[in-house]
Amino acid sequence: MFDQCVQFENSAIAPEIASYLLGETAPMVALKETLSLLAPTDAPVLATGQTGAGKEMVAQAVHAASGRSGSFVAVNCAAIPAELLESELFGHEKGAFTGAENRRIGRIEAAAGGTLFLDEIGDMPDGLQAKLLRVLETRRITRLGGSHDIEVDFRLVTATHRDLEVAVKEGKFRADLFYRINVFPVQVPPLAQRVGDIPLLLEHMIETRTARAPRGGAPHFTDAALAALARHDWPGNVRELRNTVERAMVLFAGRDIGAADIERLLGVSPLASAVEGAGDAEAPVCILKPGESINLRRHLQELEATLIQAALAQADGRVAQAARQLGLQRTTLIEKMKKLGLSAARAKAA
Ligand SMILES: Nc1ncnc2c1ncn2[C@@H]1O[C@H](COP(=O)(O)OP(=O)(O)OP(=O)(O)O)[C@@H](O)[C@H]1O
Repeated sequence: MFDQCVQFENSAIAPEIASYLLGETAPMVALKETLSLLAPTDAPVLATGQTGAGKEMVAQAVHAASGRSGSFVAVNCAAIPAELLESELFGHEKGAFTGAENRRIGRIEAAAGGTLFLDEIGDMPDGLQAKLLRVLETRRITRLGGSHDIEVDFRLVTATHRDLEVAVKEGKFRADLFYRINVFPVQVPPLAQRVGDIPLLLEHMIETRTARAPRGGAPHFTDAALAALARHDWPGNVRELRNTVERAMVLFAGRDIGAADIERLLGVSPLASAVEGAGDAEAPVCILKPGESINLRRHLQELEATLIQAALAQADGRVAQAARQLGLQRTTLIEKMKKLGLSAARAKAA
């Protein structure tokens, strides 16, 4: 499809793309080569793929390799209530509506000179789809309550786990907007199709987590454990792998992990497994070896820190969203973060 293959010092993969997206299997190499070609252009990119496969990582990688000096601005269209999404995207003038006490710059304007990433674009309400289409055609926006147009230059990357062609056929997504955003469709392969990348991803995840929580040492995945990981179907993709590593770091710190341990680690919340397993013929994940003593208070604190870090990372450092996922008040989460010395910014970078 791409005849003029740009070479990046012996490789067709741009260094920024390589640093964001780990993976050496054929589907990942093909994806990274395609992204390296399209990143420096202005063309819109539509990333599709299963949840947790790495669509947002693709968007960040495209931005990093685009040479654009502005910001990377991400908006999850499914996470923001429909009635707030318009003002979030377009911003508003003072007094535009009840409660609009100050002028607010919207996310589209904030992405000027950079990249606007619209995640879950398939969930965008119909009226807003029409407004977005107009912005893409005119490259201009009007803040809510505003009287003049503002020119905006941004690169658009969108993502969805839905089949937008089906959504168009069913009348749930505007055909004209679909053709506008679908200039460069890229499919992020599910982890089950690239299990050969698991050891590399594991190594990277353990390395970054060990720097943060060095107590107890890193767990060691045996060959049998790696084989068991390769057999799993990974419905939650790389995110599920990351969560599995988070659990392993706490529950198997400094220990070997075998195939049987993997079966227990996968898809089970560490808290649920510890409780469900108590007094059961099935041993809980957190097994005490005979004669071994642990500091329960410290273990629980580490588990708490790990889960909070995981929620913050998934919420891209947004404390309110992480608090919702953990079933905590925002203020309670902030207090816990202070006590445990955790930072939202660091979780975002992890
Ligand atoms: N190729 C990769 N290399 C390293 N880390 C990755 C890779 N792909 C995904 N990840 C990590 O996996 C997690 C999920 O990735 P991401 O948020 O990009 O997925 P997504 O497809 O956008 O998910 P969703 O559809 O739920 O929004 C993130 O922590 C991300 O850092």
